[in-house]
Amino acid sequence: MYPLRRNRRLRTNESMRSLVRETIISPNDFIVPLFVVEGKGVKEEIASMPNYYRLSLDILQKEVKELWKLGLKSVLLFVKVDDKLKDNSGKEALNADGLMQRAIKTVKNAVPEMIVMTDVALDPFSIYGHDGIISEGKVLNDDTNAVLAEMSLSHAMAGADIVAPSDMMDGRIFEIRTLLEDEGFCDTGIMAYSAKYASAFYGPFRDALDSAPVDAKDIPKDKKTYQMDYGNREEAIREALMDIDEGADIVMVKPGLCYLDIVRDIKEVVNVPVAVYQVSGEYAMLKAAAEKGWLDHDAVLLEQVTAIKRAGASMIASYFAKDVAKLIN
Ligand SMILES: NCc1[nH]cc(CCC(=O)O)c1CC(=O)O
Ligand SMILES: [Mg+2]
Repeated sequence: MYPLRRNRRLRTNESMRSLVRETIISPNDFIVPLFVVEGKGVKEEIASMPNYYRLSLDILQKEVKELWKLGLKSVLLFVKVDDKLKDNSGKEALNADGLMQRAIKTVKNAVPEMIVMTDVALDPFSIYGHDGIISEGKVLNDDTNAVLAEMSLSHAMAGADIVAPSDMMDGRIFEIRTLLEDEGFCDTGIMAYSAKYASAFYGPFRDALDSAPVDAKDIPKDKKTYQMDYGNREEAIREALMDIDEGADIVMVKPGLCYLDIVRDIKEVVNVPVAVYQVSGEYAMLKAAAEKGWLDHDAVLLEQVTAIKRAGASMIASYFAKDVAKLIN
């Protein structure tokens, strides 16, 4: 009872506050998403993601060395695929000498201790901009899984530490785990995008990879038949538990800020690490507001990533990873 209890006593100064602070952010918490393109000396800024770039392999090599010096120890690779290589089967995704496979090797050669995670989904390879194979207006679940498993194997063979299926097909974790085990890749981990919502916050990412669903006859206009409905909570828990049963090492919630209730719900029922993806639209919102002088970029950023960790995230995939590492180092 007041005045015996005065909560302000533990807030009197920064030393006192740091003594009782429950959630502390470190570079160890972050996964750095990286966009890779063909070419030499390429560092193209993404229009809707200020200060974020598509990198060719030579620049990627320099970038990961810099990340490592900042204490950032894991990257998540995405590739922007040439239109000529796109089809409806994901054939290029299995190319042992494809851009992703070369990017994996580039990172591992530059910084062998860097954890290399890879995006596993068909959208960057799809002429239709969908995460699966399309037939008669539908995204085929099981046919897609077979390609995702082969794609994961190809990434593992190139040296990936963790494959990260972002597609939301049912049963793909089981198919991927089974193939990896059969082929001797028992140490390759799986980070499952388990509760991935059909979100409007992915817009800038689709600009970065030119991977938005195309507007054409008999092609689904959006990803709502596989990504989750944002009105749903219990379904997210079911998705996470199923992925763990199927062999996921880490489960992910995506996007971040609007979904922290889901992060907490999942955290309370699972016994594997929970990852959160602070997505491209979240990045764009803060950059835009800061550019206008309406928000204090660094202060808002630290508040946001701390909130994500406080909600239950063991790790955060974030385009702000480098900004955060520089701020707290
Ligand atoms: N498999 C696609 C994929 N993997 C990661 C993202 C979004 C990441 C972001 O917005 O930062 C997406 C976009 C989508 O589902 O359309
Ligand atoms: Mg699922």
